[in-house]
Order: sequence, then structure tokens, then C-alpha cells
Amino acid sequence: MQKISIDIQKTGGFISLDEVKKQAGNVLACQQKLHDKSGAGNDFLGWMELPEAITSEELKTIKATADRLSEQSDVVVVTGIGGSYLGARAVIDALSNSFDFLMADRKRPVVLYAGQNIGEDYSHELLELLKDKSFSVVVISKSGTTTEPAIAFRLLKELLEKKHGANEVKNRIVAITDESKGALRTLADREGYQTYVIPDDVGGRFSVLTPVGLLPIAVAGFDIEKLVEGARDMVKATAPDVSFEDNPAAVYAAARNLLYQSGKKTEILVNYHPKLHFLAEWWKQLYGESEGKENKGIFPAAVDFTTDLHSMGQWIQEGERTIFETVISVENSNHTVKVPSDKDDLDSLNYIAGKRVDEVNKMAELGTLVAHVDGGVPNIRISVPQLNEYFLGQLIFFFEKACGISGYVLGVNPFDQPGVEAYKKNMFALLGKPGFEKETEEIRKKL
Ligand SMILES: O=P(O)(O)OC[C@H]1O[C@H](O)[C@H](O)[C@@H](O)[C@@H]1O
Repeated sequence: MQKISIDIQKTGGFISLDEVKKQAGNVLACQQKLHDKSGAGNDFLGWMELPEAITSEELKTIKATADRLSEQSDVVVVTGIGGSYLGARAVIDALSNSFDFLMADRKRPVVLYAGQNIGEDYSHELLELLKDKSFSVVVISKSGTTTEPAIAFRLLKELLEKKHGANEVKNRIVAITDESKGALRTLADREGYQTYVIPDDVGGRFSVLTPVGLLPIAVAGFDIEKLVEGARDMVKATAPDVSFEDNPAAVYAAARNLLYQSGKKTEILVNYHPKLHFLAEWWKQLYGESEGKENKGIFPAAVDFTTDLHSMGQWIQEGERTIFETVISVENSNHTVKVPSDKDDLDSLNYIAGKRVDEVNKMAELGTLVAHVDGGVPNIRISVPQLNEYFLGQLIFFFEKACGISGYVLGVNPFDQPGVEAYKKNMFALLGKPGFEKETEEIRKKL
């Protein structure tokens, strides 16, 4: 099996590689807690079995729904936030043509997103655009009560009703939510929407390999079987019988925790392909919500290189030395473009004429690696053979597994997110939500 791999050699000047190896016992014990379901948050471990549990029948059903939505729509609006949005967008963006939105001769609908913000102009512009388009909505919320997607869904549903009448609307909405609880479940059952279930034991940020991610990804025309196959192979590559050195999730969890203990408090996820921007957004939620608690946890940040080398490069090279980088390095591009030769050579680029653009990108990557290590920034490298469904499936499960292990190494429950409620409570108090009268009074005193 060809697989993604991890290289921690360039952390060696900052933490001892022997020390990383010495973590094997503790890290594998933390991994075992995931397998035994004996650690904190053990009722949220359903994600571990997803790749192997999903059947080809289930995948076929998801594909059939995706094809139906695709046939009837020019645009499909995926409506959700956090874990009910980022995984789908990460994979769709990573696999789509960068100029997909301008492609005239399309086989699949344009996928747009709603409910991931409360920007009024965003809402207005989306609704104006959709007025003249044939569109469907995939509304996703595990709790079924999240404010942002609920507002967006109200607006989209109202527009669909205006355009098509209440009867046709139910063919244009698919809801993905809890099996029995929450406002979205009640509404979906009442209105007769097609629904998919987010299992109880799968937290939002670990749900990309459920219909939450799979349906939008299939709508966009990508191969969800290959995605799941990649994840399945990563389940094997990180199984309890694999040695520490051969288990990339264990090595990643060990190295990043040692770096953290040595004072490297921020991890910057680096990519050299703009298509991976949203993979980093997904990763930020995964690690941020899993580890940032009890006043500890690595701060997960991200940059797109070489773009951000021209903005954040200075800080990374010479700013406070509390950071390390984890680079997602894609070994092979999917297309070939060569730097042309020019007879006048005014830009002095003829020395690279005939070279592939990817070779230039790779030298930028290598040059940056050496510069940043020289500048005091440890570097972890994750090699991905190619950007396709199979390797993205591997990468997703790799990061999820490492996250579970890493949270236990840090000593927190990686599967809850109690801190997220604080802003919600204040927002409800400020908006005067019934039941929040006491909070309204309290917060007003603080303003
Ligand atoms: O799927 P939902 O219940 O709508 O939740 C969407 C997101 O919002 C919450 O506030 C949580 O912090 C996230 O973990 C979750 O993914």
C-alpha cells in the first residue's frame, strides 16, 4: 500500500529524537485507550470504526442522493458550520479545479456554502444569486439547533418555497442530523425531507466520513469509495499491532507534544497548494476544539505558501520562537506546466526555463524548510504522494487518529468542547432569547 508518511528529522535540533522514541510506551498506551474505549470522552469514539463500518450499500445510497440533487440543480448549498461544514469543504476544495466556479460546461452543480457565518451581506448576495438558479439544499447540523445554519436554512427554505411551492421543496432539501433529537430532526420529519443520520458517538469535527462529508463530496462528483478506502488503509497503518516507528499518527502525536513541552506553543500547518487551504481550516477545528482546554493545548494556526511567505514569512523566520511547522508536502502534481524560455530574458528566468513549475515549488519548499529550521523553527513533514480521494482519505484518518492520541498525551478529553458555549450564552442573552433573562441582566452590567 502506498501511503502518506511522516518525517520528524528536522525537529532534531530542538527536541531529542531519542526522546521521541522514548515516548513510544506512553503514546501507544494513549492509543490503546482509544481502542479499549477506556479514556475520557469514550462515548465519542464512533469515528474510529467509520471507515470499516460503512458498507458499499450505504455509499451507493449516498451517491444516488448526490446524483439526484446534481441532476435537478445548478447549485447545491451546503448549509452548516464547524464540523458540519469544514470536512466537506476541505475535500471538495482539495479535489476541485481551482476555477471550478467559472466552468461553463459542467457535469456537476456548483457547491456553495451557507450557515458558516452570520454576515448579512453574504446572506443577501447568496439569496440574490440563487433567485435565478435551480438549487437544492443539504442542511447539516448534529445538534439541529445551531444558530448560524438555522438562520441560513430559514432563508433558503423561504426562497425555495417562493420559487417552487411547498410541495416541490421537500425534493430539494436533504437534512443530515441526529437520529431523534433537535429542531432540524423535528422539522425534517414533519416536512418529509430525505434525511441522513449523524451517529451519536461521532462528534462533529470527526464526522467527515459520515454523510456529513460524504454527501456533499459526492454531489461535487468525487469518488467517496476511494476516500473511504484511503481511510480504511490508514486504520490499518495505525492499528495497535503496528510498531511506534511505523505508525505515523503515534509519531506525530509524540513529536508535537514534546515540541509543546519544550515551549513551542503554536503549530503552523503549512501547504504549498492553495487547494489545501480548507484542509487546514478543518485541521484547525479538529485540533483546536480537541486540545484547547484546561488552559493548555497547542494553538493550531495555518499558512498557504508560497503566498504567505510574502506576508507571514518574516514573522515565521524571525518572530518569537514559540512556533513549529507541520508541512503537508504533495509529492506529485496532477498536471504538468513548464516555465517557458524567453529570448530577451529580461526577468532573468531563463535559468529555470524548461523546468516544471512544481520543481520550482519544491525548491521553494526545501529552501523554506532549511531557512526556517536555521531560524529556530522545528519542522515536521507529512508527505502525500498525490492529491486524490484515496490519499485524502488516508490524511483525514491520520489526523483524526493522531488527534485522539495527542489529546490523551496532553491529558485532556479530546472529544468535548465545553468552551464553545460561552459566546453562545452571551449572544442569546444579548438577543433576548426566552429563558435567558437572568443572563441578559448580568451581561448588560458588563457592557
Ligand atoms: O452540527 P452542529 O450541531 O450544528 O454543530 C456545529 C459546530 O458548532 C458547535 O458550536 C461546535 O463547537 C462544533 O464542534 C460543531 O461542529
